[in-house]
Amino acid sequence: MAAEIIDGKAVALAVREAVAADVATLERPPGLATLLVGDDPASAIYVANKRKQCEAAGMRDLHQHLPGDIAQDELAAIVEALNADPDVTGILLQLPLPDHLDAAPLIASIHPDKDVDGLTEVSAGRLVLGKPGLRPCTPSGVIELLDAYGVQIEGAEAVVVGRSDLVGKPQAQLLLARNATVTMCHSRTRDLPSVCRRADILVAAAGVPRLIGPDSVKPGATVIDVGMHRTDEGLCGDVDFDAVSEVAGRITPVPGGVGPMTIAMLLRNTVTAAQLAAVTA
Ligand SMILES: Nc1nc(=O)c2c([nH]1)NC[C@@H]1CN(c3ccc(C(=O)N[C@@H](CCC(=O)O)C(=O)O)cc3)C=[N+]21
Repeated sequence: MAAEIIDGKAVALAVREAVAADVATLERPPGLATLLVGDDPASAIYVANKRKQCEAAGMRDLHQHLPGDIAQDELAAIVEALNADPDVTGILLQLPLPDHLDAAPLIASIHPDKDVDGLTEVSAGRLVLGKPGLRPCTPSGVIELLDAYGVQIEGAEAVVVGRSDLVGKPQAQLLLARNATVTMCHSRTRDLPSVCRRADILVAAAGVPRLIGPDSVKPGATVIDVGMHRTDEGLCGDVDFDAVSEVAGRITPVPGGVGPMTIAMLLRNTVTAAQLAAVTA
């Protein structure tokens, strides 16, 4: 029997509607500062979508498009100014940056309560320690999808393939916080398919096109595909969708799965950042 398709577009729309309703209750609409450096075409499209959805949710769009040859210290000064500006609720530095820039110290300099990407050291520490804070958008979008489809996380065997700071590591922590039994796999994992076959919830975030085939999936499992690759035949993920659909119980498509959730959770985080700011004010 073919798997149920998890509709990320529909869940993302519902999240954005809930965010808009929350924004309407706030005294002042949150402001989201998106920083786009240079002219990478994919980044330009993502940032345009973020800005459009930010405004649609009733928030203030505080975008800055910066020249591709901006110096590291100039960009650092812009982040510092946004940190200090009470009109700025959230700061998003779109990645990747041009090669001459070092992203790590710039991300580290974002005020933790404005870190709507959830990528700073403080945000990572708050997640690990179970303290309130801003969680990375893509892995929290995955949790939202699981909840939207009634997938039981508590007690489930969850396998995360990929250990990036952006997705794999925070994904494992978020699943652990919900009382899943979490296994992390990576490029050195011995016999990846046999570990993946343990999973009730399999999150593929390795960045390898169609890495996960039907031999890696337990019948009935929920398969979440975080990968996104542009190939000659169009977009594909880390999961061989057609073949895995015949085995899985539920599966996310690419596009239309996790991708739309990433932006929706950015907006959700911006409201959370407004609430964090209100607590510390
Ligand atoms: N600071 C920072 N934060 C990010 O969150 C961040 C980033 N930098 N750099 C790039 C990646 C990538 N990313 C995506 C967002 C939305 C879709 C998305 O909406 N995808 C749609 C459309 C896909 C398409 O047609 O291109 C889908 O999967 O259905 C995908 C990918 C956010 N990123």
